[in-house]
Amino acid sequence: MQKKTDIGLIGLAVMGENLALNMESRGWNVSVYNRTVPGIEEGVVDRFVAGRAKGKNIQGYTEIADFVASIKAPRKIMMMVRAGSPVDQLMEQLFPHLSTGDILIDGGNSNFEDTERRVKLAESKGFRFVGAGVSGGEEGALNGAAIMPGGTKSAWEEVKPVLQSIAAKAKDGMPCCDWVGPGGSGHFVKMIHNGIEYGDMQLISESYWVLRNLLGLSNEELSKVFSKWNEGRLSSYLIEITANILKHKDKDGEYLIDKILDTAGQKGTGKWSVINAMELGMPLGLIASAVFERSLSSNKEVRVEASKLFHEDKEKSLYNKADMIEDVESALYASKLVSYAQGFAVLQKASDEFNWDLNLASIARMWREGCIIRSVFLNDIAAAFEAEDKPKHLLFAPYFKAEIEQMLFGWKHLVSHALKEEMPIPAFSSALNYFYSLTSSSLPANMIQAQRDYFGAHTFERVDQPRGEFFHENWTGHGGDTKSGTYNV
Ligand SMILES: NC(=O)C1=CN([C@@H]2O[C@H](COP(=O)(O)OP(=O)(O)OC[C@H]3O[C@@H](n4cnc5c(N)ncnc54)[C@H](OP(=O)(O)O)[C@@H]3O)[C@@H](O)[C@H]2O)C=CC1
Ligand SMILES: O=C(CO)[C@H](O)[C@H](O)COP(=O)(O)O
Repeated sequence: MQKKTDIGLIGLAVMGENLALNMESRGWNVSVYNRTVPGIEEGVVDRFVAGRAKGKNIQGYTEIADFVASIKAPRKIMMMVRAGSPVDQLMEQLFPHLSTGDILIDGGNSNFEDTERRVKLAESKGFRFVGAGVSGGEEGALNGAAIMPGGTKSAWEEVKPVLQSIAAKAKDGMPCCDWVGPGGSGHFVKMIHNGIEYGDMQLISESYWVLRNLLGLSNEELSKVFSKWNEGRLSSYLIEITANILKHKDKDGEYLIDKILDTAGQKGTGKWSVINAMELGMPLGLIASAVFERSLSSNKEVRVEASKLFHEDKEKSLYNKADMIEDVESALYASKLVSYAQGFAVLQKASDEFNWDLNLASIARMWREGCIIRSVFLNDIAAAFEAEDKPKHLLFAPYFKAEIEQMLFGWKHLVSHALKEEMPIPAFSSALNYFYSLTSSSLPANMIQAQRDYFGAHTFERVDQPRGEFFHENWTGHGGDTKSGTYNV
């Protein structure tokens, strides 16, 4: 009879395998399970147990009943499988073998609404459910990830020792894992993390493209620029790997980046971020432009055709190298700031709407290490949200206000030069437009209101009357007095 293990892990793909090894390396005994699909998916558990897990305190199972029985009660079982219906299927398979109080942890990139539903379902059966967003890719899973758990609160004290032990540690020693809130809040926070990841990646790509095409920098020179940026205020994992990618050579000695097809994939979390921001009535324009740009990039055939129809060969202006590099750095930093401000504002709105009581400073702290968007800049964000006078908007925090003021000149310059040269910079320009709109006490929305009222009697508020009073004008002289209902969705 084998000793009961501390935790079970289901799903031995890239994330699951590495998380199991990470748990074991922190002193936990782990049971692992992967499904067997005859003729398609066989021998996954055996290969892992005889390979990377050999000699370690990891027990492999191919029968779900044996797997569940091998874990100490109340059981902690982490699922690291493809998001969507596989999680529901697995839960149905697990339920008959669980005991009251057992805890299921979903570490995949599940949609937060699915998690809300699963928390209720598991609780209705006497079990507990934690939706824990995990970020850090393969390396983070093995050496320390950022983990964002939410769901059944009573499960936290029991899963905390394991989850915090496998989480990355910030420079001040804090684990990048803390309780987020009830229901699907952990997966909502992970979703916004991924949306921000999309935004950061798009901004970095635009920086690379502008420097490559307007200044003609070589891959080696570009790599040096990114390495230098990584020593300053932009220091982050994504900037660091960009510097490495740019100098990476293929087997034939050529730069690999030049051989990668320019069509970006996406697995859904960026799109969900935008859909949910829209549902909450919140602007998330930078991430939306990053999602749409991935979609446009994937339509390569149309782009190739359009490029032949519309682009003429023309002379490019000459730019001062040092100045333009500095402008791109300003645009990148300021736009990134806008993206985080938008993302955190969506988190705050979701927190209010769903009664999650999210702690924005704690979320920023959790993202400082382990995850894909880790950066030094998250310390400044945490500090801004922790200030006694908590800012209404991240850009109102005195530190960031001063930063934006310093960056604005270069940011504007870069956007205008790049657009003049017909360089696509959707994220840089979206951020700048957002900044201009945000900082405009007057916008042309009066015209939109007038048009809505003109054609559909949708009513408007007036500058010379108290807020909340709605008026309708008989614009044509032959319209009626009947108004459309005044509501916003
Ligand atoms: N890769 C990454 O960098 C990150 C991934 N994630 C998330 O972690 C989860 C795992 O990701 P990853 O390791 O990349 O692998 P995948 O997303 O490719 O998921 C593969 C795993 O899911 C299992 N699976 C698929 N369908 C079913 C099913 N119907 N029933 C049971 N198991 C099933 C697979 O089993 P089988 O081997 O039998 O096919 C395999 O173990 C996903 O939700 C992903 O979004 C989170 C952070 C980072
Ligand atoms: O969760 C992650 C990191 O935090 C994944 O790497 C992310 O899902 C990748 O997303 P996409 O495939 O949509 O670019």
